[in-house]
Amino acid sequence: MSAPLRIAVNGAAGRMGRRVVAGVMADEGATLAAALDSAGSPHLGLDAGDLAGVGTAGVLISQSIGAAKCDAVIDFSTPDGLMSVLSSCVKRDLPIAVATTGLSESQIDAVRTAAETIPVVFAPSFSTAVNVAMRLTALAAQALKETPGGADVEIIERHHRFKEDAPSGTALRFAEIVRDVMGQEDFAHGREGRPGARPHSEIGLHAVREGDNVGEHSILFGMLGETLEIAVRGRTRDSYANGSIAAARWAVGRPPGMYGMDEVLGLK
Ligand SMILES: NC(=O)C1=CN([C@@H]2O[C@H](COP(=O)(O)OP(=O)(O)OC[C@H]3O[C@@H](n4cnc5c(N)ncnc54)[C@H](OP(=O)(O)O)[C@@H]3O)[C@@H](O)[C@H]2O)C=CC1
Ligand SMILES: O=C(O)C1=N[C@H](C(=O)O)C[C@H](O)C1
Repeated sequence: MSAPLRIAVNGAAGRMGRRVVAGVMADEGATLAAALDSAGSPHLGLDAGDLAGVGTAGVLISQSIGAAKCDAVIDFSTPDGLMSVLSSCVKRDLPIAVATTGLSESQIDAVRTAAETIPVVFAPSFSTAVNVAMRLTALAAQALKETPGGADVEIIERHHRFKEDAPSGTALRFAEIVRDVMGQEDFAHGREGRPGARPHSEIGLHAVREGDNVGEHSILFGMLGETLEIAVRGRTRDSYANGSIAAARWAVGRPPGMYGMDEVLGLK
């Protein structure tokens, strides 16, 4: 039997980080190597497993990865948190699964640069269902590209009230997938006033924030007479957490590069 995979979690005190800590502790083939959070976190010094509600891990929440013995990093933090752990990964030659969304163009460039020297799995959603829905969306876009009368694409995402970025990284990825096939020029973020008749040349994006919703996405292809809707609904955060652990495991030993969840899941 091979040695357990030593995983460091960045953003370990957050909503997702706690579920990743729980997932690693429940995984017989993995062990928690480090649990990192922000310099100002009130959780620094607490046991990561106790904080996640799954029993003592023997790993305290700390500010940096330091010299912790580690095989891979999983990041569910903030754009700044990602930038900081990314440079540690490059220095230490560690693969990373990047989950954080809401990155600026320059931060995405920094991820691409890191991927020149380490394996990076970069996915706005580590959920299996979402990644399968992405393939279905590409198929639908191709099939409806030339449909008589045209197809209007609208993307609706629903998330919890605490989410800081909008639209979700996943909704943006769905929009890019459609645009790359159908060629729309604009993304319309919500509508108000009197925007006039809807042109086919835009994709509508709508961000709903409500309660504790862990994430839902609907992609509508509206035609004259019928609508195709592809919908995917998360029920717990564990779908994302478990996907990120699978991605970290998959990344270990790969050559440097920018990989996606479709490669991890064998969808590509
Ligand atoms: N790709 C995917 O499958 C998914 C991606 N996400 C994304 O993951 C990210 C985190 O989501 P969520 O867990 O809900 O958010 P939370 O706000 O609950 O957690 C983020 C954590 O990161 C910490 N943090 C802030 N700054 C740093 C830093 N410099 N270094 C290390 N840690 C830091 C925060 O600490 P503090 O509170 O002290 O600031 C907090 O504990 C979001 O971008 C979200 O969109 C979420 C779910 C699925
Ligand atoms: O913040 C969240 O919760 C989520 N964020 C990701 C995104 O922005 O796409 C993925 C998931 O939908 C949950």
